[in-house]
Amino acid sequence: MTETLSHTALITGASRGLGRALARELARQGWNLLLDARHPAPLEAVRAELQTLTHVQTRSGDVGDAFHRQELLEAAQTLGGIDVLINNASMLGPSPQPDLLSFPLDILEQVYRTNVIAPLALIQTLEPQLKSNACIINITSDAGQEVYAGWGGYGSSKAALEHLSAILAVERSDLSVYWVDPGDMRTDMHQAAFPGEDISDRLLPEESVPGILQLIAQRYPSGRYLARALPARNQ
Ligand SMILES: NC(=O)C1=CN([C@@H]2O[C@H](COP(=O)(O)OP(=O)(O)OC[C@H]3O[C@@H](n4cnc5c(N)ncnc54)[C@H](OP(=O)(O)O)[C@@H]3O)[C@@H](O)[C@H]2O)C=CC1
Ligand SMILES: N[C@@H](C=O)C(=O)O
Repeated sequence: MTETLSHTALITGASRGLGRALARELARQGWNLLLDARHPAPLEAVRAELQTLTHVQTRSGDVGDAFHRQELLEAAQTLGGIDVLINNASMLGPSPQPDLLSFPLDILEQVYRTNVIAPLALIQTLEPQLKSNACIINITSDAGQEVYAGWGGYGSSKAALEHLSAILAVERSDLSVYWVDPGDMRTDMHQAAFPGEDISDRLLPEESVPGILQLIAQRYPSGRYLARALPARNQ
């Protein structure tokens, strides 16, 4: 059965951190949600929390897995299509992060599969279910632009995601394509990036949400944005 719902967002990696913060605010605003993450229990906890606010579907799986992406497509069909796709799920790689010359190449392939190939693959898979003037938001990082020693794996993957996003934006002017640096956030991934360090001075992911939702609401020109600096464009 196909339910006809007005506004639907698919957020990858929505069981914690920025993805969950975005899901919470979109749910509060009445958006219908399709959420994923690999581990079912924390994802189910998010669904249980938000189902009192809106319609929430979850699919647990790895964005790098083609079968899982097909499951997301089928769920999107039952929801009547997707208005906003937020490619948020990401892989840091080893913690601490190794220098490039000692970076295990099998793990580098996983990082690229998760951070570069999977977001594009999900856009390709979902294309038949993207509504007209749909919005694609690829979550990138300062590490995709700045050159930090020790960030060669994850950072170069985010640079690739940024360039891919920019080309998609010119190839598909009918879509709103945003690549967004959310800023440093106090999350599990950030703690893994700085193992053993006190990260309590970093802002919570909730601080990056209003800017991202402003992009969705205002439909600024496609481009790179800093979530916490919106409406300024960063390119
Ligand atoms: N935290 C920071 O300071 C910064 C983060 N970013 C970016 O922001 C985004 C969110 O990061 P953050 O909230 O910190 O990350 P977290 O590690 O807190 O959360 C990651 C989420 O993604 C899910 N996830 C991870 N891998 C996969 C996968 N292969 N398939 C599906 N789901 C997956 C996790 O659940 P599960 O483990 O169950 O799969 C979890 O729900 C990322 O794109 C990150 O690169 C950018 C700049 C700074
Ligand atoms: N900016 C980095 C800090 O943790 C990241 O992208 O994760």
